[in-house]
Amino acid sequence: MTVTSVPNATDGNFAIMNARVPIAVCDGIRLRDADAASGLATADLFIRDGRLAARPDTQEGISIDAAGTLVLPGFVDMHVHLDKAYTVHRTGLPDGGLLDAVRLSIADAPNRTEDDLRARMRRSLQRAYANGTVALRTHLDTPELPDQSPAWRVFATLRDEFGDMLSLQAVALMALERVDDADYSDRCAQLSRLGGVLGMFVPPAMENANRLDRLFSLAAKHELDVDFHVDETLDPKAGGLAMIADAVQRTGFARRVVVGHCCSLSAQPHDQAAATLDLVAKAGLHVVALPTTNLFLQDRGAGRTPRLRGLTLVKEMRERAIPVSFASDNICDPFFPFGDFDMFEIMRETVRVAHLEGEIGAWADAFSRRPAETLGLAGHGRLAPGLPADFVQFAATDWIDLFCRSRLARCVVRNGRPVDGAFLQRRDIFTAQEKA
Ligand SMILES: Nc1ccnc(=O)[nH]1
Repeated sequence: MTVTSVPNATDGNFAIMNARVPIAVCDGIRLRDADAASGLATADLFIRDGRLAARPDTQEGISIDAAGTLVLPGFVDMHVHLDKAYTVHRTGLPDGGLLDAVRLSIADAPNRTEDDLRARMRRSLQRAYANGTVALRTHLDTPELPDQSPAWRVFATLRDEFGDMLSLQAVALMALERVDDADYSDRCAQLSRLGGVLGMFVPPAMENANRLDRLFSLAAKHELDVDFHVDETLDPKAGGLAMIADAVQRTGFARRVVVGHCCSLSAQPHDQAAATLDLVAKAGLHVVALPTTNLFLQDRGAGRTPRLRGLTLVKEMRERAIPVSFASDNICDPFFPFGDFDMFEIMRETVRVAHLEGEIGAWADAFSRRPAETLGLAGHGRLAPGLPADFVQFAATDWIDLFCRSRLARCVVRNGRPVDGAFLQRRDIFTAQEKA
């Protein structure tokens, strides 16, 4: 495919005409030819000094004809595990599900020296950036005090190194039993100084109301948001999610609470799941669904075909206005041995697994705007005048076209400049379609 370079398009005064954009991720951009069924509209994107602008500059600028190609805002990947990424070659694959992966991961932990972590975490961030992600939240296993954690030390240096490229947040992931430790309050204090988020892995069917109460009271005292791994199991008895929602209401915890996975909902009778979802909505929890890891780890067993897929009840959540995002989770590690920190891949998989094909326009925010709001990053995840011109242009003109071809050209644009290659223009798109 020929990619045409656009002379002077980086001079900071130009326009991308006739882009097709999801209405759900646009604010203050003039839209035309809006289509309610697809949730798409046509827009001209004006770029000045690396930012989106409401109007073209008065001077004559360069204009690029996007010819109806899709433009999505830069992706926000709100749940990954940078400290484990690219370890699967040394850990091997799990025979069983989640707890088997945890076992392999713990066995590999002594290999995670600072040099090892730095190399793998940097590679991860480079892939995320190249694929069009603008912000990312990572969990970091933190069995020790955060001040003594090599992963946190490496994270701090990489946050500086990638400062202009990626907005980064980190969560100290620890098991729920840690709450009983005498140094738990110190842990929270250190984490707060590091600007981190309190993470909790609630092992399947190990939820405990007293521990949750203590967790929320200390999180409130140390001004920490909380981000859970919960009910990552098909055991219908796992009810950690409902217990978290109850604990938030009981303790009056007012800071942001994210719940990840929530797979057991998919195995519960309708009324039980619906009652939990009502509680989740009332407690104001934010959900992140992680379909690729669930496909890999749920209903997994040697020599048998998986029957159940573990995706949480995202449509029923949305019906209740619960904020739902999707994210990458594990990449090339024993929890998921594939992946490329590519939120477009997550979008493509999710549309298929969750049957979103008839309502993609309504869900388009779940990979950018929604997670940005959940992470408190209002400057990301939208196309709006005044925000950095961070977006991804695809050589496709509607949703079906976008998700049909696995070899699909994209142009990642940051601060108005293509990161690699050039903007896709009419001739690129039609050449690609004819060849396909
Ligand atoms: N799904 C996961 C659970 C716990 N730790 C991970 O890295 N991933």
